[in-house]
Amino acid sequence: MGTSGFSWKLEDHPKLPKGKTIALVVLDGWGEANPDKYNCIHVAETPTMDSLKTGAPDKWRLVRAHGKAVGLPTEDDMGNSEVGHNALGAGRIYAQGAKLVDSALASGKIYEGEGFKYIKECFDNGTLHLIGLLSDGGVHSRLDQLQLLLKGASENGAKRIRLHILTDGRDVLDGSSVGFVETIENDLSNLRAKGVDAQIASGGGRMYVTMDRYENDWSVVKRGWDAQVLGEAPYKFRNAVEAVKKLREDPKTSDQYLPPFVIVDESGNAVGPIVDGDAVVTINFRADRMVMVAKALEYEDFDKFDRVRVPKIHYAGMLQYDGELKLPSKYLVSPPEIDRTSGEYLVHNGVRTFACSETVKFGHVTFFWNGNRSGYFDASMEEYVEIPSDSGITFNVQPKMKALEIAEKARDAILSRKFDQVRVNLPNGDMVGHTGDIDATVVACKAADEAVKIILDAIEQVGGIYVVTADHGNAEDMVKRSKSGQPMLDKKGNIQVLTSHTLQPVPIAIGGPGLAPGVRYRKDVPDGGLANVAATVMNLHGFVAPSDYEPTLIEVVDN
Ligand SMILES: O=C(O)[C@@H](CO)OP(=O)(O)O
Ligand SMILES: [Mn+2]
Ligand SMILES: [Mn+2]
Repeated sequence: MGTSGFSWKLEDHPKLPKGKTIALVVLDGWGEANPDKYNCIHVAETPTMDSLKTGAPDKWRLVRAHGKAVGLPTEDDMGNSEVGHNALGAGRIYAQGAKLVDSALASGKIYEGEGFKYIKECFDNGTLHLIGLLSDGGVHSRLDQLQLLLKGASENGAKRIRLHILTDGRDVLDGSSVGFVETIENDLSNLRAKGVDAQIASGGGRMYVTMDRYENDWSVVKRGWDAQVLGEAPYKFRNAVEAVKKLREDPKTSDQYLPPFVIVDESGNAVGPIVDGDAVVTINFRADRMVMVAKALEYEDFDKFDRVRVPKIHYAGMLQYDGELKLPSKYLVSPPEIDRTSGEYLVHNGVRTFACSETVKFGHVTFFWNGNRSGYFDASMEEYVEIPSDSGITFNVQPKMKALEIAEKARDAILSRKFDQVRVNLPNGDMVGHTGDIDATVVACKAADEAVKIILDAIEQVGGIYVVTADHGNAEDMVKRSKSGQPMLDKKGNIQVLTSHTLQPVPIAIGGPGLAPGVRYRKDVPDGGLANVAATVMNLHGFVAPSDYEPTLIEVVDN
């Protein structure tokens, strides 16, 4: 860009002043839905969020947070944190991993790229291992993409394939793992009929095996390593359908938390440990929960746990998961090139930024916000604070999580006047919503609302501005519904609890004593989505957004 006259300098906004402290609050998993008893946000006492909605109608609105508005393939794709925070931070809509992988598979280009050529070098003498989330959730991976990759890899010469599956129950209904394993077993048996030695080698639940994030708990990744690489796990089965069914009964776990297991042959030997000369692909397109396992597979120097045996493999990610670390170095599909994010612009224009969340969402307001890039743009202008999350628990046990601590850090940052933008993610609605525990989710929503109040009070004290929004829905609907919106029951007559995100829009409220009197929402962006927020925030900092950003949501009228 340098040679084409590109400049980081943003133009001054013609009407809005600079120098106001802005609190930017993202309520994770906080959508807008009809009020009923499965809407935990409605059931919970949320006086602060309620007052934002009812107090200033021209400063509260809904924005789209799912499907095409955040770069996902279809309008049936629920929103998620990666695409949501990418859109919020980057101000533009990028075709996201899910869509890029779809295209690469459909055109066959995936098999012509460097990444595939690299793993293909192992096909003659080694095994191809595929590690990843087995569901059609579309947040981290998709079953149909795995099916196409299996077919394509075998057509391109893979003779021996081992799958290391992670069961879901978080982006899809709990219990659906059995059906997904049956489906993929059927595909593998078809491959075997064609002479490919293909089978499932290991498995485990996504929250307990492999898919930790932001270094919250390395033991999760270690459990996966032991099963996938070393072929060791506390549970051994002859086939994966039996494994999943049995482990759901005893030790009575959910799909998300299934313990690790390996598949063994008639002599009791693991059928697919990863050994020298093998190829490995992590099939998830989404970054956060693949970064840790990618480090374990790729880094020579690694001290997070004892890997015991480090096989010499050719490893590729479905995507490159971290653009700054270039991790992994080999990948099958190029990630979206998210550049010139609002964070980078604002730092270049003198906006001092503070960002904070607890571990499980820390990377959301930093890494995702900055276009899947780790680290600071300019350490002298930014401070990112991570509050350690509880680990080893499901969050319905501690539904308040660290909301209070996050709010207090934000309050202190605001009152210090050392920052122009104080950005937080409050995880409660989402993390507790994913447990499917409705009562706990109500407590979670109340805690998030209280945290918002603390931050808004601090903004009041410094004469600042607040922007309160969310990244996608979750807690506002906790039941699976029929097309007509009725709660659906299972065979026993119990409601089918929805642990996943939703397709709902999310609120965005602006206000505070520092907001110029004539600011209100425009009426001409009715379809506005999360990507419109970046330009809005740049305006509130006193700048005009770059011309290729999605339009601002606000206008300034003369009073
Ligand atoms: O926990 C996660 O990985 C996803 C759901 O799969 O949630 P979020 O997008 O809110 O991080
Ligand atoms: Mn989220
Ligand atoms: Mn979530």
